[in-house]
Amino acid sequence: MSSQSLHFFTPSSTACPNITFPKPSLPAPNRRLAFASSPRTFSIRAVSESSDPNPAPPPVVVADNGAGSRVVAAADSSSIEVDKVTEAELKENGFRSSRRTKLVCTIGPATCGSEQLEALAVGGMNVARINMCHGTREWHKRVIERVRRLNEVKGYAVAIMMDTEGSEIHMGDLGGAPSAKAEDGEVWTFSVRAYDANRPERTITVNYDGFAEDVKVGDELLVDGGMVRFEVIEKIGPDVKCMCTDPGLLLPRANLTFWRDGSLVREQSVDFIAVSFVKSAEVINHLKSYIAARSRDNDISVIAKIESIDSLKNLEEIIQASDGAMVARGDLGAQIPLEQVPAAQQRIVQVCRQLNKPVIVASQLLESMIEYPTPTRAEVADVSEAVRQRSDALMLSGESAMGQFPDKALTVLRSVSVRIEKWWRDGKHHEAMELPAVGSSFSDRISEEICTSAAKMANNLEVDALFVYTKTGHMASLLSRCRPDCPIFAFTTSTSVRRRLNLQWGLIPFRLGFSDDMESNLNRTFSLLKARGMIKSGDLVIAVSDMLQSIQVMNVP
Ligand SMILES: Nc1ncnc2c1ncn2[C@@H]1O[C@H](COP(=O)(O)OP(=O)(O)O)[C@@H](O)[C@H]1O
Ligand SMILES: C=C(OP(=O)(O)O)C(=O)O
Ligand SMILES: [K+]
Ligand SMILES: [Mg+2]
Repeated sequence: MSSQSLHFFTPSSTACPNITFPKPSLPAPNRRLAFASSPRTFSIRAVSESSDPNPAPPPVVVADNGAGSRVVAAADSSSIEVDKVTEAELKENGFRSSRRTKLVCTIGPATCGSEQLEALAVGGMNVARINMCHGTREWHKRVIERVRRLNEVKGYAVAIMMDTEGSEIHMGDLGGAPSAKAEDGEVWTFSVRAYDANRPERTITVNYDGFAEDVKVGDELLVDGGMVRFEVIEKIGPDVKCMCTDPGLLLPRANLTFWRDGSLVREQSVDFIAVSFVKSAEVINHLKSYIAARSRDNDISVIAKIESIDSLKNLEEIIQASDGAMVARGDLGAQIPLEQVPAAQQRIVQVCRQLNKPVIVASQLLESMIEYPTPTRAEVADVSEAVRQRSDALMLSGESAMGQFPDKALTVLRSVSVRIEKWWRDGKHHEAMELPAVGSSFSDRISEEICTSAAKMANNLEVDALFVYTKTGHMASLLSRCRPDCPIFAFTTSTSVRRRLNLQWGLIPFRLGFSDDMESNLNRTFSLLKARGMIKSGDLVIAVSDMLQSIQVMNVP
């Protein structure tokens, strides 16, 4: 294989918590710069052998869920999984013109059937969003099952996002008290009744009339994303008796969500949870620890919806705590003057990029297409602006949920994205944005530097694709953050990581069993992708990996 590589051999971050490497005092024989040059190979190595406590283990593959490096088997050389639609798009248009901006579609009555879902998948939907404000729990479950089935049977990789009720269901004002303490094992009544002055003790009013009908005994009730938790134990007319299972402080008008059998979390049936009306990082932190306790592989990403004045005030800390954010312009535009929404959008997109979190621009992108088959010029300009800002994803709401032209709306997002992305590349509008360091450990910092350098090299050398081998997806997101000119093929061992990478700009996620031996990974990937007609001999590729911190430049043999 013709290959040029730059390797960084470093101690693990735990062995080296402070920035102490490379040690200037290391004796000369331990640091080696090796240049091995032949007509088609060239490699640079900076090796510190004695300080490497983790010599490369023999090649192994981790389990499908990717958590905890469980060794299962030698590499299955026959399998590589990629979304069928992306594969077709790549073959048809070539690497360069493949779409980088991801598309989220809200599913509703117009698109909940299997055929309609498939049409959206074929049209480029990367993530299906279900808004829990609408439809019943049964309906949500059916839609999730249909999407999962389509993925399995037809080879799509559509991720699922549950968007929680936020504005809709919240507690009342606690009769004027600034807060109330709920203790473990206490039984509280959640009621839709309106009380005057004599509200019984341990009674919480709920603003949503359908509350008592919708909840079921056994459901779990989360206050403000899990600050306090209750279990529903009995329903008596408009009153719902709940036992506190996780004590804490109840605040007036706190947001309420309920989980049936913890199913959304435990069955791992969703990839993203979008949290409405996030006020502070605390809500996100609580939900994340709730997920960590429930979900086997901790594999649900939490997206903060920025749609209130509070969320703008605490923007940096909220985004830092979250796995991504949504510019929820619908409610945001009702909370701040409309003319301030564009500046807020720009700021949110920028902060997300700096903190390396994916960002979705949402609401009214193509509102007129709910009724008409073509968008207004102003809508096209709005979509273009979101793509020009280099947001990760665009979202359809009513256009796909209940509009008359969901597929046409998706086509507009797709074609505008591709057009503006090309304009950006052709015009060499190179990044003006400073990308500060995001990691705290030295190992993280090396990963960031590798990705920044690899992306820059990819632009300068005009390579065809960046390859990244990543178990957690982190290295892939660091590359995506650089917004390189070429697409990024992200290979991961986990199907859930693969689905979640669907939300990030420029990533083409593949599921592939791989080892810690990059040479064999690359050879295997080349032969599998060549066999599928996705790459060809002579294509120029830059590969990075999070197992072996290295950059390799090579032509596909
Ligand atoms: N599951 C659903 N069932 C029925 N209608 C839906 C559903 N999801 C979305 N819709 C319709 O699409 C519109 C736009 O969706 P969305 O923006 O998610 O909600 P909202 O308007 O409440 O903010 C909703 O107002 C509603 O009319
Ligand atoms: C996406 C939004 O949230 P929802 O549709 O849940 O109101 C919004 O407000 O723009
Ligand atoms: K919602
Ligand atoms: Mg909203």
